[in-house]
Amino acid sequence: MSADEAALKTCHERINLSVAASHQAENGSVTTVSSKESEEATYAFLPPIESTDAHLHEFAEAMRTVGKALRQVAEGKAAAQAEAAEWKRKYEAEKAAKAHTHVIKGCSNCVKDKLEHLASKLTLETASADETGCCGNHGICSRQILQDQCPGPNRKSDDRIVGRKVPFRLSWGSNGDKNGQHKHDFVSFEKGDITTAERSNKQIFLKWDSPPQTVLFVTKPNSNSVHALCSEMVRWLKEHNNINIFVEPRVSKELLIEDSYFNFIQTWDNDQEMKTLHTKVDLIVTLGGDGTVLWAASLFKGPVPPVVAFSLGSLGFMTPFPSEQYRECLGNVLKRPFTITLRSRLQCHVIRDAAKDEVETGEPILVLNEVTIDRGMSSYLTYLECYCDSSFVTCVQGDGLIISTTSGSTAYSLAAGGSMVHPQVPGILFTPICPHSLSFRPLILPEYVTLRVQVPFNSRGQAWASFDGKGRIQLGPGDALICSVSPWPLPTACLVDSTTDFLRSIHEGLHWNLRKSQALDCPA
Ligand SMILES: NC(=O)c1ccc[n+]([C@@H]2O[C@H](COP(=O)([O-])OP(=O)(O)OC[C@H]3O[C@@H](n4cnc5c(N)ncnc54)[C@H](O)[C@@H]3O)[C@@H](O)[C@H]2O)c1
Ligand SMILES: Nc1ncnc2c1ncn2[C@@H]1O[C@H](COP(=O)(O)OP(=O)(O)OP(=O)(O)O)[C@@H](O)[C@H]1O
Repeated sequence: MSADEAALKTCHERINLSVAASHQAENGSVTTVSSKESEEATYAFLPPIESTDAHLHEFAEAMRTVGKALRQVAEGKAAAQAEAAEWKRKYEAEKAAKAHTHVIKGCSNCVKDKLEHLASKLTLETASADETGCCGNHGICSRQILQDQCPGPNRKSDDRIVGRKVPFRLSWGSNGDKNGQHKHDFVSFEKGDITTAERSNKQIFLKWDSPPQTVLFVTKPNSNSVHALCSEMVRWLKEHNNINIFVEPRVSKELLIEDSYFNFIQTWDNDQEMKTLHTKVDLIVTLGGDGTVLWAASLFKGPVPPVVAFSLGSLGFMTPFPSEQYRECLGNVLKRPFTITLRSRLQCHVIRDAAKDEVETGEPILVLNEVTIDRGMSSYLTYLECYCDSSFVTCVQGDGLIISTTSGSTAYSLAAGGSMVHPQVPGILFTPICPHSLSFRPLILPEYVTLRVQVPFNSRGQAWASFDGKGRIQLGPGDALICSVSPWPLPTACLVDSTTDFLRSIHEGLHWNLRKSQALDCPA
């Protein structure tokens, strides 16, 4: 072996070491320093080549280029990870600051109750009421929500209108599984067994502790049939069940113009009053299509009372109740336990580049279907950098991105090629819109992650975010959108149960997998 060949062999070995170092860096354990060092080492081990052989020179040059490229990749990756970690830190700080403000503003009992309410959602088990009328440690009790309405000098005068909403209990149903298997702990340290029996095959039942007293109507505007049905249902609920009725300010005006009989109905005058509505309303009735359910959900920035959605639209994925049978349906829901689907919502924050160093104080925007980031009027591809917690996910180059709940999986995300997901599956859908790449398949991520979508500074165009198809917001270079699952789901009453209703919707609404059956006769 000549001297030059030996030098090149050493150089090759160093390059291999450099590759290994940069792979480590990619795994997050090594910073850019190591790759820089390895690149410098690569140069150090590339002795000046005296041979005049042009191939050897070429090879040495190629090795130097490889070393340099590896360094750039590792540096870029580490910078992105550091930036993502910084965003996450800021987001957590913002959340903590908000929680702190809440503690100062609210009464401490309320905050504690809210935390207990959240914790209780994690330990769902069929439980009977204890002596005090609470559901005990194993149910999901509505009392924690009731105590949002804490006493104090600043309570709204509108508390006079109706009493407190009635308590209810939520419990797991187990589809007739009576063998007690569902009582297993999720992880048993004593026996070392890991079981998922606790989590599967469950329906959630809602049982009123006493009959509901207050119903809020949310109705599709500009529809004579919806208006007529609303006034008929309000009369029926008042006369047969002595129910207090809330309607939106617009509907209140319409009903009062129609007949002074409706003097008893209540409404709200401003956002502040709207914010306390969840403490007074036992049940929400929606009259319209899916858009009306989305609208009803958007009225509540925190807890939402259970929704009974009557179908008066064309598709009605989330509206299982037939409006012609409203007496029977409402009668059942008011008097008997019923199954509900807890539809998760996403809370979204827009963080402007200009406000990067400040703690964001704006209210989150809650969506039931999805948040979409698209190219708006721009004719350029969107260019979006996406992170999941502190990990880089991908860059979206195309028409945009849909971050969807599982309820929204049958809406825009489906049209963009995303999978249909049962609304009780805990996940977040990550669906590109017309990606300019052959391999960008949609993803489903676990519900506990925080997603960040950032418009990079070198993006050619602006991006636009919209929330359940409404409220478009422009995102400029450096701006980011942060999304995570909200602790406040939308509970919707089921006509049969969560799965039956979902399958009925995809069969009847979308004609899913409809195909003529093959004839029996066939070639031998
Ligand atoms: N290409 C598309 O499919 C497309 C484009 C824009 C918006 N959308 C959807 O429209 C929603 C807004 O609905 P809208 O009623 O206010 O607007 P809209 O009146 O334009 O109706 C959109 C259609 O989507 C259906 N829809 C809404 N939510 C659904 C769900 N969860 N599952 C199945 N179908 C659903 C509605 O029934 C309606 O037929 C957005 O959240 C978005 O998901 C879809
Ligand atoms: N109470 C409300 N106030 C204001 N806007 C509403 C209200 N309810 C519904 N909308 C809006 O009206 C539009 C149509 O409503 P919806 O989707 O319920 O009816 P639809 O279009 O007839 O039903 P489908 O979508 O099933 O065909 C939606 O964009 C929705 O946001």
